[in-house]
Amino acid sequence: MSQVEWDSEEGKENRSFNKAYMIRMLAYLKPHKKRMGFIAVIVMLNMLLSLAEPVLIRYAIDEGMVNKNLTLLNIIGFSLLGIRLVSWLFGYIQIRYINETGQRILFELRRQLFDHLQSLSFRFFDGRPAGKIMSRITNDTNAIGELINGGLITLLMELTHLVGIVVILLYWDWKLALVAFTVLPFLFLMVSRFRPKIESAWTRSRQSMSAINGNVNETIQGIRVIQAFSRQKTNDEKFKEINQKNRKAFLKAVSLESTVWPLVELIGTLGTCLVMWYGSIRVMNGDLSIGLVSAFILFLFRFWGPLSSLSKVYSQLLSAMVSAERIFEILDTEPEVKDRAGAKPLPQIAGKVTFTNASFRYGPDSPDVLHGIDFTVKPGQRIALVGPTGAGKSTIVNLLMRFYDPTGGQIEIDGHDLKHVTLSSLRSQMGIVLQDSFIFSGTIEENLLYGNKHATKEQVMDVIRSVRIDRFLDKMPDGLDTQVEERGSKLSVGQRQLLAFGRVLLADPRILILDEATSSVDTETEQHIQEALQHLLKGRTAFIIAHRLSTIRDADVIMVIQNGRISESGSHEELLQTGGLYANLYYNQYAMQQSIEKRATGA
Ligand SMILES: Nc1ncnc2c1ncn2[C@@H]1O[C@H](COP(=O)(O)OP(=O)(O)OP(=O)(O)O)[C@@H](O)[C@H]1O
Repeated sequence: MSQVEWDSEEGKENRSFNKAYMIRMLAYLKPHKKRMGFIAVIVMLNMLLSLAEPVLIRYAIDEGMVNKNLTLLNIIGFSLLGIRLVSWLFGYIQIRYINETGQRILFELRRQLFDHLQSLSFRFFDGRPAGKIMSRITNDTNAIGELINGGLITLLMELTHLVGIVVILLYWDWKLALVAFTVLPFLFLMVSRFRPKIESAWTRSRQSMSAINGNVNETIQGIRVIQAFSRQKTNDEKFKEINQKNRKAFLKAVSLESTVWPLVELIGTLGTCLVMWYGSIRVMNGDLSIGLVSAFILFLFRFWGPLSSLSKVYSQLLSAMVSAERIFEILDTEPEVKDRAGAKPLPQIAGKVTFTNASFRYGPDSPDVLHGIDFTVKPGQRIALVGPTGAGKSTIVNLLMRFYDPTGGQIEIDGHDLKHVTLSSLRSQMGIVLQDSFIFSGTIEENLLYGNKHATKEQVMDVIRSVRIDRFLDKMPDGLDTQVEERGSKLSVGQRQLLAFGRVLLADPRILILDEATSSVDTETEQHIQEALQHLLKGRTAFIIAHRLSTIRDADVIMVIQNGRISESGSHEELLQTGGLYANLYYNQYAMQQSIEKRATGA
């Protein structure tokens, strides 16, 4: 599905009943068959009890009151009381059990979604706003939960109730029953005209809620930039617009509902009046008893309610259908990068990397960002990738990590084509440190152990010393147990980067990728990291992307990437001799550095 489809959910406003989705949703009930069976029995018993009430009242009037039979009236009175007590108990059991089942299903659905989301490829997230994905996990699963918790019970109870009432009324007096049912066509007309409108309004309300989520999420993520640019006012306006959309859609839905349902009840009351009028004539003619007509009317009061509840359940069902579609869309999205059939675990690697005529584009319709990339890296070599912004350096390492598969050519590690090895065996031997390191909420120690939870205290302390985490750790009141908030917001960018360094070194990867990894630490710390790397990188392959060329001078091979192609390749000295782009960039940076230093020393 394209981003456009994901964003524009307009087409889903007038969803109709979809049998395939219904079957798929019902499949979630399967593991709870026994529970559902038990609930169904309780619902049926409750329905029978409820039907018994008007029947008892009929006898109370016709036999008890008319014949002045006080004993019978006492028995019926106590029976009515007993019925209420038992149905209260049944109601309690029913609500408890259905909610328990509903929650179990929701739990499973959310678990599946979360699990699946984590397996989806980068391309899925590239084009989808995080807030909207979140909305699917929360709002849409809730819509399904509401259907199970409220809708299914109503459906079962009211449907059996209606059938029970129709059977009894027709059995008692079919002519009177038909008089009552004359209003039914008007009811159906009314409901079928308004239901799609109500449904659309609710869908719009949910869509705008999802837009609100997306907007709030983006605002929180970008709060620094927002405040730095003083964009609050403009953002307020934008938020006001979507907030208003939500309010309007909600009010529209509520106002339609509050217009339609009283009208439904009015038409129902008309039916009851007709029965009262025709029933009274027949009572006066001695054709029917007062008890029967009274019980008839009591039944009718119980008839119109379930009818409107049922149409509400239908609306609920259609909403759940839209939500189910969105949820199944995610669940049905296959991760683009995944273990192929017959994929084998990558054995312990030495670290030889070969790109053969590799090309890549981010979208099926976008242009190639890498063209015919060819190179071989020997185990233990240190490769630097340099070049202008947007040239394709990060894309090369993304392919090496198999975050994406190349669209042409192939990539091998120690002669194993990456497409034929399992993802976990590949990634467990690779480590990556990015410029903007993601730190998770938890303690500093938990973050360090992220890629290797079995590391010993000694290993942790070693890494802490080698990447100079100790320099800031000593100042933290709780040391390793210091809690860093979400995204490590309590730490400086450089501290986060050092932590990311420690994390990856503890995971002990065979191939290390540093994508602008030292750009946010001071030169002294960088010096320490470089020293630590000398030792740590022995026997491991490293890819280093850096704009600060002084940091990659002693790389074994420097590859210059330009417009998705390798334009130059060689050692620092070789490239300087060639006098190409690298030499240009290097001398420019060197000259700039010199002039900064001169200015700093006042020379
Ligand atoms: N997720 C993405 N979806 C679509 N296009 C992308 C994506 N990521 C990168 N690109 C495009 O691919 C090209 C190469 O990007 P890449 O990030 O590899 O460049 P880079 O050399 O690492 O740049 P920089 O030095 O700025 O990090 C750019 O034109 C960029 O616009």
